Amino acid sequence: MAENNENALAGNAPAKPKPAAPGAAKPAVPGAAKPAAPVAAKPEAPKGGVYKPPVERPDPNPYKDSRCCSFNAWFAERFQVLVPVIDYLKKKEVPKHRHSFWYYFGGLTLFFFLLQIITGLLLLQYYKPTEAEAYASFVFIQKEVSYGWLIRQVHAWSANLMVFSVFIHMFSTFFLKSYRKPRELMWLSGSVLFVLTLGFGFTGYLLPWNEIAYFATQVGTEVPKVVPGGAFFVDILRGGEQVTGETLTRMFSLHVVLLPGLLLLLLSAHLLLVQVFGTSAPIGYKESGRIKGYEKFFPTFLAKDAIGWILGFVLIIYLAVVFPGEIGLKADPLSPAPLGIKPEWYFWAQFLLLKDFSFENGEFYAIIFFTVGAIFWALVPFIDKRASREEKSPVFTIIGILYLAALLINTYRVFAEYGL
Ligand code: HEM
Ligand code: HEM
Repeated sequence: MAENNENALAGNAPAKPKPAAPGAAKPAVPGAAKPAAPVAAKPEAPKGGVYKPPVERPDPNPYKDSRCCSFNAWFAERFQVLVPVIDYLKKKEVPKHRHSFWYYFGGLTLFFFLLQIITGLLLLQYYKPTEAEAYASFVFIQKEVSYGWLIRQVHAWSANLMVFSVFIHMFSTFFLKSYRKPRELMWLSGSVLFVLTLGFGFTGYLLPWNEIAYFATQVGTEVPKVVPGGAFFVDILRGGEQVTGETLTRMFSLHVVLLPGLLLLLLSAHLLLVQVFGTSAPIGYKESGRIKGYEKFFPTFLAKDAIGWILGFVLIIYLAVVFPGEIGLKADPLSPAPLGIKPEWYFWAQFLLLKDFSFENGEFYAIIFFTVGAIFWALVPFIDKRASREEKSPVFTIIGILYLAALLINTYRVFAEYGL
């Protein structure tokens, strides 16, 4: 297998400094002064004939006599526990080959998510999640708050780019077969991250409480009703029969509490696995000498990542300024739905699938068809046994091409019929 961190897995990882034996602490770094010698604990006199060994506790301040002068020594004294992690990151390497470009999209998705957190928290200062105030607060952010329009546009555009880049990340890791052993859990955690990202898009869409978002959510939340038990789920999501202010509050709490919590949890696991396994290389690349060398993760790969982030940020600012999203009319549940209601672009393929299955019980079969396809996709690492044996698996490449083609063609068909 062509992983860069075989060494780490094989035990060549930077030697962990042994934790100081309790009561006998050593300076963590050269240059730090020797800690004071611990006072030898006196053996207690046996009570009632039973000998109890003295409890050995670490010195609460092993560095009290330290006179360290360099920042590194100062830092290492205080964050001794992080020293092996930093050493590991310094040694971590990423393989270079002709597909290296695709390995920047995970980091880019992460960047857009961080931007979402920052702009989302700023929007929260003025946004009010109630039927009476949501639209007004949204217009207020756009028109009155200093740079409010920019923050809102950045949030909306970065949401689109986050979804776009997670699609690229998912398909590139699929085609490069990065999901193969031992990274199955990275793919599984990624699949949940993907669903959560789409959940963010869906719940955020209603928050401005404008006409288009209102009716799109009305249509979108109708869909699960066709499967058994679906109506119950829809009732909980909507907080009633229809999309109302109750739904808005629920979408809001999902958007700013539950989804961020879950995503952060899953993302931590995903990123931890990235560190544990390092970056993979396509099947057979190492054996056939197609790895053009290795570059240090820190700072080389990270610096290149940062260039991608800066380009992403420049693109967002450009889109926010040149193509600002419209405010639209306030949602009026009593008015008729405008023509051509459609969801956000990342749901177009599923939207068209429902339309294509327009025969009796068609929507039910469309959901079954879609769910089976999604479960198969999520379980690919366990099904594609050849890839896990480091053998090429063209059948799965073809399956990936079919999924991608269906997605692109259906998305294009909605665009051709409804426009943007
Ligand atoms: C912790 C992170 C986040 C917070 C606190 C947050 C907060 C908010 C708030 C307060 C709004 C309403 C203001 C408005 O409509 O402009 C909003 C809207 C929205 N959010 Fe988020 N958000 C977060 C993350 C995300 C993520 C990760 C996505 C998508 C991937 C996303 C997508 C959206 C969308 C599409 C809107 C509607 C934008 C519009 O049309 O103006 N948000 N968010
Ligand atoms: C919020 C969404 C996500 C974030 C922020 C994220 C972040 C990352 C990062 C930073 C990396 C390491 C760099 C790289 O290889 O690109 C990575 C690797 C990986 N991700 Fe994700 N990811 C996300 C979603 C997904 C999804 C949806 C999948 C697949 C279903 C996935 C599967 C993987 C795999 C298999 C790797 C290992 C790549 C390799 O070493 O070859 N991730 N992810």
